[in-house]
Amino acid sequence: MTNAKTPPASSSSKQSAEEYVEQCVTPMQGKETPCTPYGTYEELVKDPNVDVIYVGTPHSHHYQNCMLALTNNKPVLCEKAITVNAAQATALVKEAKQRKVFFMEAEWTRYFPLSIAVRQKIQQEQIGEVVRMSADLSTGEAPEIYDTGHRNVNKDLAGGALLDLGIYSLLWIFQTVYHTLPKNKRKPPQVRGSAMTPEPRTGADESTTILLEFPVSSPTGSRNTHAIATTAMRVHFDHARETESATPAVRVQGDKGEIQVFGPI
Ligand SMILES: NC(=O)C1=CN([C@@H]2O[C@H](COP(=O)(O)OP(=O)(O)OC[C@H]3O[C@@H](n4cnc5c(N)ncnc54)[C@H](OP(=O)(O)O)[C@@H]3O)[C@@H](O)[C@H]2O)C=CC1
Ligand SMILES: O=C1OC[C@@H](O)[C@H](O)[C@H]1O
Repeated sequence: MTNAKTPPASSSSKQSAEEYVEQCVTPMQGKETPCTPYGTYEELVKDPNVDVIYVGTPHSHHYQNCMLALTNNKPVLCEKAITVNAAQATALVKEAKQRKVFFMEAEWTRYFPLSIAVRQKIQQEQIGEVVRMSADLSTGEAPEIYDTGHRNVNKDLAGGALLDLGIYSLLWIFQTVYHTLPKNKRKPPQVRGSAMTPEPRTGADESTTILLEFPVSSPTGSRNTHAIATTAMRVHFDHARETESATPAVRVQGDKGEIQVFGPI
């Protein structure tokens, strides 16, 4: 990106902001483009030279960080998972709309050329009507590799597989069977079932499975669609991928064909 400078902030201390500037920003943009190390987020959002805020904190803090920026009329790009529940996300969207301020979740995989190509193939009816689909992002890293304070397993930081990884599985489901429909035809899914395995030490989910039923199928809406989102730490989306035949991480099954996407998604 040209003509952009990065004024950072630190939730913990001015010192860590200074270290960030020294180690990450100055080597990239040079000393001639100075970068202000702020000690608090409040100072950052009050700076009239700051054009946009990127929120990259643990999930537990997204709501408060985004609300602070939005109420100071700063556009926000927030890391996934945007919030820890729907009520928080709704409140942020309402705030952004009222103020006419840009607000977006940084769900990068939605913008991959692959994602765009898959959505187009469905819309062009290349696999017919989507009847069923599944999507999995599972890392095969046992949760015990993390200290119990780590954001991946710490419930106070909204840790767990669903918010960290499962949102990618859900993104694949929504972008293929929901966002491929025209806005006026989209109907939210019903959760028909779910299962969760708690991480033994912290109770955060180490494995989550969700069964969704979309009342309107894509692309023509002639039936319903079943969708299964899975995510797990202890097992992998494709253990045999390097040695044997690969297993698709995403299957979109239409009545005339199937699209398979190989992970990680
Ligand atoms: N899109 C993608 O591919 C990826 C997205 N992510 C997302 O980015 C976000 C951050 O993840 P990650 O960088 O691994 O997180 P970290 O645990 O590294 O935390 C990031 C920053 O948040 C602040 N922070 C950490 N812990 C706390 C706390 N307990 N209370 C308040 N602030 C805290 C710290 O800032 P400071 O030092 O200033 O105090 C820290 O540098 C998450 O939403 C995650 O899901 C993560 C990896 C990849
Ligand atoms: O978004 C992510 O992608 C990569 C993972 O390793 C990380 O935990 C997650 O936050």
